Amino acid sequence: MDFKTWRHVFKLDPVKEITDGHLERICRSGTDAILIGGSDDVTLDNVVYLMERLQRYALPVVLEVSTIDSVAPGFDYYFIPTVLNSDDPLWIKGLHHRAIREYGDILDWDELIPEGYCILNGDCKAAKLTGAKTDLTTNDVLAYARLAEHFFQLPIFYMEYSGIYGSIDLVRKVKEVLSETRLFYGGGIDSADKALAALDVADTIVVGNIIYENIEKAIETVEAVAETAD
Ligand SMILES: CC(C)=CCC/C(C)=C/CC/C(C)=C/CC/C(C)=C/CC/C(C)=C/CC/C(C)=C/CC/C(C)=C/COP(=O)(O)OP(=O)(O)O
Ligand SMILES: O=P(O)(O)OC[C@@H](O)CO
Ligand SMILES: [Mg+2]
Repeated sequence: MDFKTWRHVFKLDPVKEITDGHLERICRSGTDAILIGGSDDVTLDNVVYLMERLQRYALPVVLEVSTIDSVAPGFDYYFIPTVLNSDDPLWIKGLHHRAIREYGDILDWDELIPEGYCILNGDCKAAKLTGAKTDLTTNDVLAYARLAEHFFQLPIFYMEYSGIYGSIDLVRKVKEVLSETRLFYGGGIDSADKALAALDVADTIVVGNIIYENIEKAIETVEAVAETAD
């Protein structure tokens, strides 16, 4: 159940509808884990509804926390984003401070996994919400990765291209400067080829939107990854 071994993860958005049949295919696909997360309209009700539907499947389920009001107990892990390329302290440590001030005495710290986000698609909702500076040079991104590993000692550095397929060359360069911190890549993976190319340079790939657009293509991404393990 160690997230450090995960290679392929599906990200389900609690705001989007998914049929029981599609959910079953996702959960029985051989993916390593399910991440529940989204950047707007996430509520306690839609998180709990999705979580309950996932309980029958034997795979790790993680809540990627985007608002404190939508946190439900019972997840295997809670991934906590901190947006390194936002200049607004709210999204770097402000909401986190508020949450810890409120719940610090009862938190199980082993379940909380901080993620250093570097948002690279300026048009995605998460970029707009957090005011992320996405007009970055290669050196900027490498510096965020080094900051994550050597300064903040974050277990995950997440290159977030949500909605578009990013620069695999840049992901490769980031991977070369990380050693302890796991590199997550997410954005625009909608085929076996894109999954394999991204996994070739990242530790873990995250597949989201295509689940809702073309379930066959979504399943192909995990089948391709499974074949590389044979
Ligand atoms: C009941 C119980 C167990 C209580 C304890 C509570 C608990 C576990 C507290 C944790 C402590 C803690 C430190 C919490 C932090 C709280 C918090 C709100 C942090 C802020 C997180 C953050 C920076 C959010 C910004 C948005 C973001 C980066 C979201 C990540 C997910 C993401 C990018 C999804 C993609 O969204 P999507 O909707 O698909 O967007 P696109 O359309 O653009 O693709
Ligand atoms: O939805 P897509 O573009 O697959 O991106 C996955 C994930 O990184 C979104 O947070
Ligand atoms: Mg999305």
